[in-house]
Amino acid sequence: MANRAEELDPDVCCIDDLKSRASVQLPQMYRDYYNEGPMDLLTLRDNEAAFDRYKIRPKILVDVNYIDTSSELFGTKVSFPLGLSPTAMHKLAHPDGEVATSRAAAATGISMVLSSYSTCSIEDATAQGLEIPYAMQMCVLKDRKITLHLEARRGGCKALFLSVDNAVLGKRLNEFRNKFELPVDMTWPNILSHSSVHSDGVYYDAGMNLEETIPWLRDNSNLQIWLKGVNRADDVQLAIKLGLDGIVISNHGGRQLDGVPATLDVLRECAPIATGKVHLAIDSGIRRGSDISKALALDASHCFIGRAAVWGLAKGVELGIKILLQELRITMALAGCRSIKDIDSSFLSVLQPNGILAKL
Ligand SMILES: Cc1cc2nc3c(=O)[nH]c(=O)nc-3n(C[C@H](O)[C@H](O)[C@H](O)COP(=O)(O)O)c2cc1C
Ligand SMILES: CCCCCCC(=O)C(=O)O
Repeated sequence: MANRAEELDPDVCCIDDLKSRASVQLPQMYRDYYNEGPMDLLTLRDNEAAFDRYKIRPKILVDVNYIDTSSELFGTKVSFPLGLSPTAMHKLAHPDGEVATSRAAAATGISMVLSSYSTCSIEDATAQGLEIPYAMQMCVLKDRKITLHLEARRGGCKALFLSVDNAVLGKRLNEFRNKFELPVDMTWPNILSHSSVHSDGVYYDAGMNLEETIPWLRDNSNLQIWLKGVNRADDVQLAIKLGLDGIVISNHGGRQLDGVPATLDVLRECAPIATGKVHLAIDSGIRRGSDISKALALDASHCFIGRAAVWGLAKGVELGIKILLQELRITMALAGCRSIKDIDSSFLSVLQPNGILAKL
């Protein structure tokens, strides 16, 4: 059958299978670090549940013999509008670390954002993919020289993603309970080549403010600057005022402040302000190709995955990405969308608490 032509692994048919595989393979301390979040995990669960509240309204009798999922990010073509969010320390899950993840992004033609806390150098990771768009996530660290050092080693990246939701780390109970610690030989080559893991300078600058930081970054970089971790309409307006190139609506996958709303709901609120003024992307809770289509219908131009890629390190990151692409293609065919630009808000309704479907 046409939809089944692209054979996947029968043991891992969806991202949930990938999660199960990774979860039995990883030591509990790292499994819980990846899978969980802070306090009661309210936001983590709501991120996923929000995708279920939005319902797809298929258009009938559209010729879907040919489906084009291609899109672009930072002016570079990608096979579909998905990228890898920055996630720290891939070597905890696989000895090849970010080089393995990057290889999978390159093989499938999608974008990748590297974490400041990557366990491979930016240069080694980006050497895997000459044609895909890379970006580097950065936190403003207490020692601005280390922050700049990180930027300087950008290795062909097209953008900087400034994380703005981590003045401190969220209270993750699993890390206390499991007495989380890093292997003694773990390094962060992109921030620590001239500093020690024990130096206070490598931790976040909780006093950072955008009015001062963005001009400082512009003076020191000619890359696009995106904000990652925006959750309010007034902060979207501030980002536009400061001339940011893009925004990622993100709550860090429900790993920082527990109790913030699902990113899909925040996207719905913020998209009317952002559209046409600043690029708008989303992450947190994406587990299926249909989730991607819902975010696009709410006016995101790009989606990112965090945990799904990390789970892939146990069984195959490429497999995880292919699963999402296959599901997006099937969703588009069944919904009557021939290309990414066909996906708009007319394809979604939202299920209200009274059980009635409402148009957006
Ligand atoms: C294990 C792990 C490590 C992460 N490390 C970082 C990081 O170093 N910098 C950052 O900005 N976000 C980090 N994030 C957040 C991701 O970039 C992303 O926002 C989140 O994972 C998206 O949600 P999802 O996991 O539900 O897809 C991390 C997430 C996970 C799961
Ligand atoms: C001091 C190392 C901190 C790495 C934090 C990575 C991250 O953002 C996460 O969500 O975990």
